[in-house]
This record gives sequence, structure tokens and C-alpha cells, in this order.
Amino acid sequence: AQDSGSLDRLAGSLIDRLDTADTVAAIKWTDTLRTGVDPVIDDPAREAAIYDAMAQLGAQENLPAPRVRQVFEGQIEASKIVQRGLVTEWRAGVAAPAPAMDLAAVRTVIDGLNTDIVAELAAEQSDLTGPGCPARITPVFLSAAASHRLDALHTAALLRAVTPLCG
Ligand SMILES: C=C(O[C@@H]1C=C(C(=O)O)C=C[C@H]1O)C(=O)O
Repeated sequence: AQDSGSLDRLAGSLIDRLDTADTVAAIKWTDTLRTGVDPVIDDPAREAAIYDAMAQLGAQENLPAPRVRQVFEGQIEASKIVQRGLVTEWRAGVAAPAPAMDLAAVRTVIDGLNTDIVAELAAEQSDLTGPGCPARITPVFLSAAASHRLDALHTAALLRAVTPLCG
């Protein structure tokens, strides 16, 4: 697809997924306030389950497993950039928001967005290949970041999420 409307949809899904990091961080921080145990940002078992499920889903769309893996590494690392950044602010005394849902519920939201991202990757294959890809997609994502009023932390994380899209 050549219209940037569909790249906008992919940008929206990446930003929606990044938004979930705020909720996940607030859940983990609330646990920390209750238990005194440092928040654990990394959950390797959950990450492995995502990589497996998305590789299988991608295969149905003819997306190579290494490509799907790289894209989701980008999404997961981006989430962790936001979570670590927010926890650092909260540790420094900034008030954390009360989480709007529990971890199981937000993970269900993330699962849905993961599925959307695979479908959009498959649909946008032609826009996401070739040497012109970074120059073509970066402005779309930066303008989506601006229109969603992402702060510096979320914009930096979004760029991490965008980096592996060109493949
Ligand atoms: C979002 C979470 O935090 C981290 C990021 C993940 C992700 O982006 O999917 C998965 C597991 C954790 O390493 C979570 O724990 O669910």
C-alpha cells in the first residue's frame, strides 16, 4: 500500500502498545509500594510466549520468523524503556497514577495489539522493504508521536520500536 493512511494505522498500533507500558509500570510500582520489593520490569517467560505466538501468527502471513522476532524485540524493549523511565521518576518522588486495570487485563490488551501489529506488518510489506523505507516511515511515526503528544520518554521509546520495522 502506498497511502500513508495504512502506515498511520501501524503507527497507531505501536503507540497504543507503548501506552500500555504506563499501565504495566503503574501496576508493578503499586506492588512495590505494598511489598517493598523492587519492581521487576523484565518477564522473560512472558516475552518468550509472545515471540512464539507471534512467530506462528506471522508464518500464516508469510512473514519470516526472524523478522517477526526483531519487530517484537523492538516493541518489548520500547515498553521496558518507558517502564524503567517512569519507575525512575516515581522513585524520585513523582506521584504514580493508580493503575486502571490489573496485569492480566493489560496483557490481554497487549495480546490484541500484538495481533494487530502482525496483520499490519503483513499488509505494509511493500512500504516496509527497500532502501527508501527509513526515510519513508520515520516522518509518519514522528508526526504520529507529535499528534499523540508523546513526551520525550515515549518518543525515544517509539523510535526504538520503529527501528526494526524496515526489513
Ligand atoms: C509489558 C510487560 O513488561 C515487559 C514487557 C513486555 C512486553 O512489552 O510485552 C513483556 C514482558 C516484560 O518483559 C509485562 O510484564 O507484561
